Amino acid sequence: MSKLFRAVIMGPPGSGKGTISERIAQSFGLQHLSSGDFLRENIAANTEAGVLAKTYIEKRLLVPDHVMTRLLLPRLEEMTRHSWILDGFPRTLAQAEALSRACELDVVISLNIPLETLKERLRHRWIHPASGRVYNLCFNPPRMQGVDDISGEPLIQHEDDRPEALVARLRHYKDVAKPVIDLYKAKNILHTFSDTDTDRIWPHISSLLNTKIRTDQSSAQRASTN
Ligand SMILES: Nc1ncnc2c1ncn2[C@@H]1O[C@H](COP(=O)(O)OP(=O)(O)OP(=O)(O)O)[C@@H](O)[C@H]1O
Ligand SMILES: Nc1nc2c(ncn2[C@H]2C[C@H](O)[C@@H](COP(=O)(O)OP(=O)(O)O)O2)c(=O)[nH]1
Repeated sequence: MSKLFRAVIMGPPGSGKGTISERIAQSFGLQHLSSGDFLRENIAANTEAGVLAKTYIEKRLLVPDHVMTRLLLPRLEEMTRHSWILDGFPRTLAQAEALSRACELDVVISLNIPLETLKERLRHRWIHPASGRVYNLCFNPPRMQGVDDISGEPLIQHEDDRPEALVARLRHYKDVAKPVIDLYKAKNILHTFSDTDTDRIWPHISSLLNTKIRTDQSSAQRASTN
């Protein structure tokens, strides 16, 4: 039996976490788990946690750690038969520590993208609010301008994707993420990728995962034959 693979992807807003997670899911068969999507599902289903989370998200605040961990960790515990990549969680040290208690991660991918690139991408980011589907007018445009490919509903832009709002968001991301990155660096599982283009980063991530997943599988096979 092959060993299950657990990965986390981190990076500032617009760094390509969602885009790269989708590629990883398609190329390596990992389940893409996005904290933002999971929150939106809970909001749509009117769960107790969803109703609570909505009040924070509407104010553009992080959802408190205890709400996030209570929502996310049981979901991960259900995924005992799947390899996954987690996008958007953990965001804080408390979340990272709770995750470490629940499972052992194989790889953490950290995206380090220049500020000017982030500004440019988010200026062109359009979102289908109900599903969280993300488009970019230059990189992955919708088939029809302003309209979601699947539902046909209108796309919106977030107020805080404006370049003026981004500098403050980025500073906040760096402050909160720094201890998380330090923790994963100390555990020797952090891999940082810096470039302006997802298409240039992708071959490096792909070869890292090829090596890690193949190595893990062959050691699991060795263990099962011993
Ligand atoms: N791990 C988390 N901890 C706390 N709040 C979270 C977490 N993940 C998501 N959220 C909340 O859900 C909202 C939507 O998350 P989502 O990841 O979709 O978009 P985002 O924060 O705008 O990030 P990005 O621009 O990087 O895609 C966040 O703004 C935040 O309020
Ligand atoms: N021009 C350009 N746009 C890109 C590239 N990679 C991703 N994008 C787009 C897709 C989105 O509209 C936006 C942000 O990407 P995302 O995957 O939503 O990032 P994240 O907020 O989940 O980290 O940028 C890229 O390499 N070039």
